[in-house]
Amino acid sequence: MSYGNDEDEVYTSNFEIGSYSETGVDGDGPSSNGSGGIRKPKILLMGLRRSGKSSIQKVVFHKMSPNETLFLESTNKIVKDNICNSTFVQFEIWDFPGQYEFYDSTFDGDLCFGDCGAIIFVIDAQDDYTDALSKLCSTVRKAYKVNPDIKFEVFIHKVDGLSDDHKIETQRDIHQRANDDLLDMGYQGVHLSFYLTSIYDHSIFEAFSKVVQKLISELPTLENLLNIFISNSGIEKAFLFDILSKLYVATDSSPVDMQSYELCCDMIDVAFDISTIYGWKSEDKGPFDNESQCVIHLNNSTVLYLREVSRCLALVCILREDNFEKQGLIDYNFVCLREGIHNVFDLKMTGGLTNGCLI
Ligand SMILES: Nc1nc2c(ncn2[C@@H]2O[C@H](COP(=O)(O)OP(=O)(O)OP(=O)(O)O)[C@@H](O)[C@H]2O)c(=O)[nH]1
Repeated sequence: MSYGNDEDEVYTSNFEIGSYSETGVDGDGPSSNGSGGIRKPKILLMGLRRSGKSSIQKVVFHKMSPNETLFLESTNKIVKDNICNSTFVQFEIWDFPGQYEFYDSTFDGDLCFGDCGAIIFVIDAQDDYTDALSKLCSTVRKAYKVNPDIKFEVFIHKVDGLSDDHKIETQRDIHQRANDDLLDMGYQGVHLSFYLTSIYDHSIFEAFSKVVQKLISELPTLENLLNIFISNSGIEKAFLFDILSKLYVATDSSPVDMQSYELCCDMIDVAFDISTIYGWKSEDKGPFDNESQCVIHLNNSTVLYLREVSRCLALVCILREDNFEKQGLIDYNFVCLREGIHNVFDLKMTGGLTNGCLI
C-alpha cells in the first residue's frame, strides 16, 4: 500500500494549474483521472496566503505531522490531488495559491468552479481577517455565478491559539460579517457553513468529514442503516470510517461528541499501525481483511469495537461493557449491516459514479 504524493503530471490550461498527485490504495492513475473518464467531484481549498490550506491537505490526506507543516513552502500554482481511498471518499482536491486573483485574464472560472462540489475557504483566525472576508465574498460571488450548487464551507482555522471564549466570539463575528457582506451584494440565498479548525487536534478531521459527507448522495441510506444497527445491538455510537484518512463518511443520527470521535480515531491509528507493520503485506489489499477486528476495553466500563467493512472502510462502535456480553448478536447484526452497505456500494458502482475504484 502506498500513499502517493509524487507530483508528477502538469496540466495545461489557461490558468496555471500545477502538479497532480494520487492518494489512496486503488486509484487508477492521473491519466484517467481516477474515475474511468467520469470526473470526480472537486473540492477547492481557497483562502489568503499562509492561512493553512496546504497544511490541511497534507495532514488529513498524507499523514504529515502538524509540526512538519512549518516547513511547507508557499504554493504558487494550483496543486491537484486525486483522492481515491474508497467508494465514498473519492474526489479531487485543488489547493489554490493564496495570491490567486479572479481579474487575472488567465483565470478560468468555468474550469475551476464548473464541476466543483465544495469550496473550503480557509481563514487564519490568529490574524486580522478583514482581507480574508472580502476575498471570501468575491470568491462566493464568482463561484456562485458559475455554479450555484457549490457548497461553501468556511474553516476558521488555527484556533489552537485562541481561548474558548475568543473562539466563539471570532466565529460569531466572521459569521455575521460574511453574511452581512453577502446580503449587501444581493446574495441572500447563499448558505455558508462555518467550522472551527486546527491541524493540532481532531477538529480538522471532523470538519473535513462533514464536508465530504455533503458530497455523498447515499448518506441518508448509510445513516439509516447505522441507526437500525445500533438500536438492535445495544450500541451507543457507530462511525463508518475511511481508514486511510480517518474521515468518517457516516454516523448514526445521535450527536457526535468530539471525545468519542477522537477515541475512535486513536483506535484506527493503533489497529492500522499494527496491521501495516506486522500484518500481511499485499499490493492489492488495504490494511484490513474481512476477518479484521479489534476490541479495546476502556477503564470506564466502555468498549471500543472495530470491524472491517471493506478494504478501506471500517465500522467503529462505542458501547457499554455489559452490552458487549452479547457479542454474538452484535456480530450477526454487523454482517447484515455490512451486506446493506455493500448493496449501497453496488448501486453506486452500477450508477457509474465510481468506475475504476474498488471498495
Ligand atoms: N497554529 C497553527 N498553525 C497552522 C495551522 N495550520 C497551518 N499552520 C501553519 O501556517 C503556516 C502556513 O501554512 P500553509 O499550509 O503553507 O499555508 P497556505 O495557505 O497553503 O499558504 P500559501 O501556499 O502561501 O497560500 C505554516 O507555518 C503552518 O505550520 C494550525 O491549525 N494552527
